[in-house]
Amino acid sequence: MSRLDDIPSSPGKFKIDKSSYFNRLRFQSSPIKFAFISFFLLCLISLLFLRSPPSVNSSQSDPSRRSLRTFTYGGPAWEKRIRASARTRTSSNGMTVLVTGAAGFVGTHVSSALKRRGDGVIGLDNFNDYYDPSLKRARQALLERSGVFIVEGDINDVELLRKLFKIVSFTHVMHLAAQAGVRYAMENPGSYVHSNIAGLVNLLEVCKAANPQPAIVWASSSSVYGLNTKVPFSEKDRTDQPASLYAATKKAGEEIAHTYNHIYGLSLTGLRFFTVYGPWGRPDMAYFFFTKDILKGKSISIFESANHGTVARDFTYIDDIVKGCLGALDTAEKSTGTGGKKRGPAQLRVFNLGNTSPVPVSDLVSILERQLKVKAKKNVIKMPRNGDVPFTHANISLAQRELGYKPTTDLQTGLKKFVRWYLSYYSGGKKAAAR
Ligand SMILES: O=C(O)[C@H]1O[C@H](OP(=O)(O)OP(=O)(O)OC[C@H]2O[C@@H](n3ccc(=O)[nH]c3=O)[C@H](O)[C@@H]2O)[C@H](O)[C@@H](O)[C@@H]1O
Repeated sequence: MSRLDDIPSSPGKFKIDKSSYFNRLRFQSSPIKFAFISFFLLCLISLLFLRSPPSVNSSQSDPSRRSLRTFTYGGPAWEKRIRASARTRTSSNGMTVLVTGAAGFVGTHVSSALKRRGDGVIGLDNFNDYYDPSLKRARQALLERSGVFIVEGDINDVELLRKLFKIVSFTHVMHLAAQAGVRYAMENPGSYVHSNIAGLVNLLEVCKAANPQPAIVWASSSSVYGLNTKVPFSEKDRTDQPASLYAATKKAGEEIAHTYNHIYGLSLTGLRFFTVYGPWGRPDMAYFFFTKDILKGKSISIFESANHGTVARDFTYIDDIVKGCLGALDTAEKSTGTGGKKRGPAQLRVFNLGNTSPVPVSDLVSILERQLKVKAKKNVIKMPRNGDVPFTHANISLAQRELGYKPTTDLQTGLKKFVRWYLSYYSGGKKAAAR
């Protein structure tokens, strides 16, 4: 069961006032009275169970914007699917990876790449509706066709995680489940704490207790560099001035990783992704909704920084990111703990995964205009104070050296692939993709 079910039902509100109600019902025979009371209590109990959570503003109070869902899992057929999906093709040195957030953008691509090369993969995803869940379902269908099963559940569900580790002895966890998006953190801060902090801790708790402990690679973010002005951003730079709550939760994740590595000997690698884009991407990201709005003839807002300065991003193509993720998994050393106890020092790493060539957002729009053959209705405005930073630029020499990471796709080439996918997916291809 999902932890989302743990909602206080405030039974105190349903006090029965015997004197005013029951006394008015003057039943003579006790069996009838008994039957009536039982029926009344039954109705009351059902009401308590069916009652929705205290109705504050639902999008504010519900940590992941999603409607309250219960996940059903378990049973021999379910376990059989998990075992089949976790099977490695290369029996010798294939890894068995739990990919959280597998129906997400990066999760889908990484799961598919792992499966393609013969590793065992189990996905986990809660399919929340932060953005159109039908896109997540289409990605799920895609993965299913390549033999990857996605378990539906939340990383906050400790019982489910324990169960998965009981069924499969995971060698690695690729932790990509998160509440993403920089600006949405002002709308729904609770969802960031729920997924990026509580969820991470739950996962690490289960990993630390697992025998053997898996090695963990997880998604941090370029946003941890916050308001830094020294470029390119290097892993050695300070990360103590986040500009958004999103960034702050990712930075907190890095500190939490340090703690679990230190106390329990978990091998942990954080990857700071730089504005990842590409086919099957996230509709909440600018390149995606710019494409949608340009095609619809709607105006788009292009942010500029103080004194009409350009806002730029080190946009990184998904295939390059996938190579970085696989490189991190392949070079991850084993965790050193057993039974929740550390037996020796374990690996702790952080890498930038960027493209190392920032592009102004206005240039991104020009490329889209050319590829879509539609002129955008541009509205240049001052960057709102909403958590955005004016620029990002990755120094990738560490990832190059340690992971063999070498991005090869420039924005023009990557956007061409994205646009091709977008047009086919949203013009009828969507249904075909989901089949
Ligand atoms: O690299 C990262 O760490 C982060 O990258 C993205 O965050 P962001 O770079 O802000 O990506 P977008 O939201 O797609 O914005 C891209 C650029 O477009 C600009 N923008 C956005 C929205 C808009 O209406 N207009 C506009 O000019 C932003 O200021 C930014 O410079 C992701 O959304 C985060 O989840 C991720 O962690």
